[in-house]
Amino acid sequence: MLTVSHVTKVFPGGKGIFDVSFTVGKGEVFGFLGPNGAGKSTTIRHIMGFMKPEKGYVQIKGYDTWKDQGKFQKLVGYLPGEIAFMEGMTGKSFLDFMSSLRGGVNQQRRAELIKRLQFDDRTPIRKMSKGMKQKVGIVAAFMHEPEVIILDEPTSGLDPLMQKVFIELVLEEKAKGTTFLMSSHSFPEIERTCDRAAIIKDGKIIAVNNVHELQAVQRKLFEVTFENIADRDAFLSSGLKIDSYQDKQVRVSVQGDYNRFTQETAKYKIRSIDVFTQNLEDIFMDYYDREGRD
Ligand SMILES: Nc1ncnc2c1ncn2[C@@H]1O[C@H](COP(=O)(O)OP(=O)(O)OP(=O)(O)O)[C@@H](O)[C@H]1O
Repeated sequence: MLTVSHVTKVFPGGKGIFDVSFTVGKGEVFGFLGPNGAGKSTTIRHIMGFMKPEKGYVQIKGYDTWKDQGKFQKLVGYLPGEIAFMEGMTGKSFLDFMSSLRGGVNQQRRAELIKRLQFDDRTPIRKMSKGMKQKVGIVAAFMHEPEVIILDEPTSGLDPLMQKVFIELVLEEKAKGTTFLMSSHSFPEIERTCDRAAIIKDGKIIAVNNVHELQAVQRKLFEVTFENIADRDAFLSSGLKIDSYQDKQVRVSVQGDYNRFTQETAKYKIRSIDVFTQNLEDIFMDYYDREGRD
């Protein structure tokens, strides 16, 4: 459904994207992960046909997105990293404008999206918070029921409740066969929705992985606070991988097998447990360490 083939763009100064290639199949939700400045938005602008690749090409459903501009727009929904709204518009007038560009949309669908994302489309856009603007952009990307939806950091600015609504929307569309590409710098966001993810760093794709495979190598750090020191000492000699400890608090690193951890902690009086998830960079470092060992 989407093919990115050897796309290269070098900006003056040497930054850019280099030989970026991946494919996304019909009905697949594909994550595009990377730290700030890695090249996610630049790749997405090429996918949308807004930038001419120096080398390579992008195809959506067989259309070359640079050469066949205009021909594939109805097929695609797009949420940019930062939306440019025209002066003086309300949410409603912006969505009307976008609907007319799409040749009309199902008004019921549009109203349902607004209701689920809970915002007042009569508000002038200049008075909207970042999160509200993001919601308007999400409605614009979804309302014409496109076959492919491209989202650049879709949950930025959304509160946790709205992130959940957004994830539900993606999963519903996925069930209908819609294809997604969404960028993010957060692994937890990607792992809830995506089947596969590409990781981009310094403009180069460093890996394309099955998300579930990454989940399996993801380490979690549990900070366990015991009621008493004797329990803590017994726990320290349990054979679990201890990261550090102080007073009645122990940090344990767990990878994959949570059963041993829960069985062991169940033996003691626990005051509290906090959990810390590895950041993206660490997950990939671990993945490559493991690959190196295999
Ligand atoms: N028009 C441009 N001219 C020069 N350099 C650019 C231009 N656009 C992007 N860059 C540079 O290219 C690199 C990739 O930028 P890009 O916006 O694609 O990153 P990103 O992964 O989307 O980052 P973020 O998560 O911060 O949005 C950055 O170093 C950026 O400064």
